[in-house]
Amino acid sequence: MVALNEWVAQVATLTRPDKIQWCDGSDAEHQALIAQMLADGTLESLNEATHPGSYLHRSHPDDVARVEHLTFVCTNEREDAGPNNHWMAPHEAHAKMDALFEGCMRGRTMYVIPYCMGPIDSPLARCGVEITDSPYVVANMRVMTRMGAPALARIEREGSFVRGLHSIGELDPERRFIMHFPDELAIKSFGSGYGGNALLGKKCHALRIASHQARNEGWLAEHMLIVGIENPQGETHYVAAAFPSACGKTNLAMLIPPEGYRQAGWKVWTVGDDICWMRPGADGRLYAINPEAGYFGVAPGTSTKSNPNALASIQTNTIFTNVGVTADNQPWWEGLDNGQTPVTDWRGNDYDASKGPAAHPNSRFTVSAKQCPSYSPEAENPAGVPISAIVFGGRRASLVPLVFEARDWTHGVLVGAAMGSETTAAATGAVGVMRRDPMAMKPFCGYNFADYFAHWLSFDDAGAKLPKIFHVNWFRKGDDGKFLWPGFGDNLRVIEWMIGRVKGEAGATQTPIGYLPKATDLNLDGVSLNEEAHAKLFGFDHAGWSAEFDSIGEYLGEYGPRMPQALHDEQQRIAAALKG
Ligand SMILES: Nc1nc2c(ncn2[C@@H]2O[C@H](COP(=O)(O)OP(=O)(O)OP(=O)(O)O)[C@@H](O)[C@H]2O)c(=O)[nH]1
Ligand SMILES: O=C([O-])CC(=O)C(=O)O
Ligand SMILES: [Mn+2]
Repeated sequence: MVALNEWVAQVATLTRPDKIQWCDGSDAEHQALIAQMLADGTLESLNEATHPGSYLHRSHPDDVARVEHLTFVCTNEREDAGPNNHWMAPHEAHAKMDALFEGCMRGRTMYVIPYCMGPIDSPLARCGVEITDSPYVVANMRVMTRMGAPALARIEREGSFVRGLHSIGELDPERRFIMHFPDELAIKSFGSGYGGNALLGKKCHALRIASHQARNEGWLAEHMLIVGIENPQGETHYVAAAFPSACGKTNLAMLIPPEGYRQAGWKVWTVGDDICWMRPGADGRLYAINPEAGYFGVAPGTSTKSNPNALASIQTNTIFTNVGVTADNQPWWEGLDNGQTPVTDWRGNDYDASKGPAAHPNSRFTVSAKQCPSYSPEAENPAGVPISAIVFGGRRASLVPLVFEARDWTHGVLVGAAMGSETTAAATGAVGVMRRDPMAMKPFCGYNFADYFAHWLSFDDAGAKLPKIFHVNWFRKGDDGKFLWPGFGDNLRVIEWMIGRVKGEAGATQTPIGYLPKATDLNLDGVSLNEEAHAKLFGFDHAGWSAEFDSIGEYLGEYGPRMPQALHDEQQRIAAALKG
């Protein structure tokens, strides 16, 4: 294909690699890359008896998370990127990046990775090509995307693809930028080898660039898990949920039903754990695919109690990044309940508890979705799965109850737009700081949030059969600073209530912020909650919400006249009801 070959040649002229390797995704290619990375220390082997085919990668200690302050959206007009993005004019950004890329691959191999986001035969799928000088990126892209020959064939057929150029450069935090050019379907990423900055199919393509494409083409690209909930009657409802980074998407996507539910015949099917592309089908419902083929999941906290499906998935053929290691060379992280202890920390030093955790808080595993015991066969369906409910949620230690339902689509869009959450280790910077993170897309929406909300509102047209919208908070804390809700498997109780609402069967009480269940509207058999937990998980704090709505009003105002009037109206209506 001329356009692709020309671009590859141009990049080679700029970056001066010693060698160019077109990746076909084959086993032989993969084995050769692994051998090379073991030889040069990029990967270390792990205990082959307990973790066959698995490896450890230790990244540079200053390169362990996404870098939101170095991530830019480069549109012609600053306003099109919006106050939610860092912006640079495209010509300036290209000049800056091309200067960094100049000669950066001397002495290295340049890998050309054709990939497809989504089932290869799906009309909802989109393709891209990533050029990188990192074999670690190649190995991860092979797990996270449909990479190689079939993707290249689709690219040749379609002609259009996202161009991602990546180099680890010198891994110098002072020479690190992640730039997006939505109008050119292009990405330039320099100076980081970390997942969200370097695996360009993921956040850069499937969220920032795709959100832009989705707006133009009438679909949605979202930071959402997709999970199928099968009830004892064999009926499956698909739920899509947006929680910010490290706030529980992987856990909810792989949920194991509590004891009583399992016995009754409830089953949970994982379609995706991080990204959801959806668009209206002929019947007016939203149909969703998971554009990814693997999981790049948070390791710490993954245990037989919290997420047995994830743990089962990562026993073989897994790349671990920045975890600790035990005496017999098994991967280890805080929260792992296998009776082992670490001897080496994520930096490769002798483990010393006084010097911090053995695994970095944002250490991750990379594994094929097919290794997950709950992997849904529908995840490969090119038509996607119909979505019954959309869930928004964040980490809110105070105010926000366990669950509530939006009155209608417009109210639901406001609920998403008003989302707040405490920051986590997934991005560099302070942890635990409450910020607005609309629809969990603050770091990922490739255009002005005001336009994004307008796009969301536009789905409510004649003939649409839209999902109901809910908000959850698994992270409400008591006066003792502990979580009040058991979470994890028990979250199915909340989902069951949502499905009951979708079917018009479950009860709720109307409040100014939406419909709240009473504790008796949920199945809480086997859960013990004290009085404080009951009050805070199911109660409604009138004065607290009134203050929250003033702050939401201020936040919407930051977007100026581009903010849809319908959201202002909705916010004002609720604020007035709360004051009344
Ligand atoms: N208290 C509580 N913690 C939870 C629950 N579900 C997940 N977590 C915690 O959330 C953190 C990680 O959540 P993940 O599911 O890996 O995060 P994610 O949303 O997939 O994140 P990204 O991959 O960064 O987008 C871990 O610390 C978990 O222990 C829950 O129901 N209750
Ligand atoms: O992008 C990453 O590196 C991991 C991720 O899912 C997130 O941060 O939301
Ligand atoms: Mn994510």
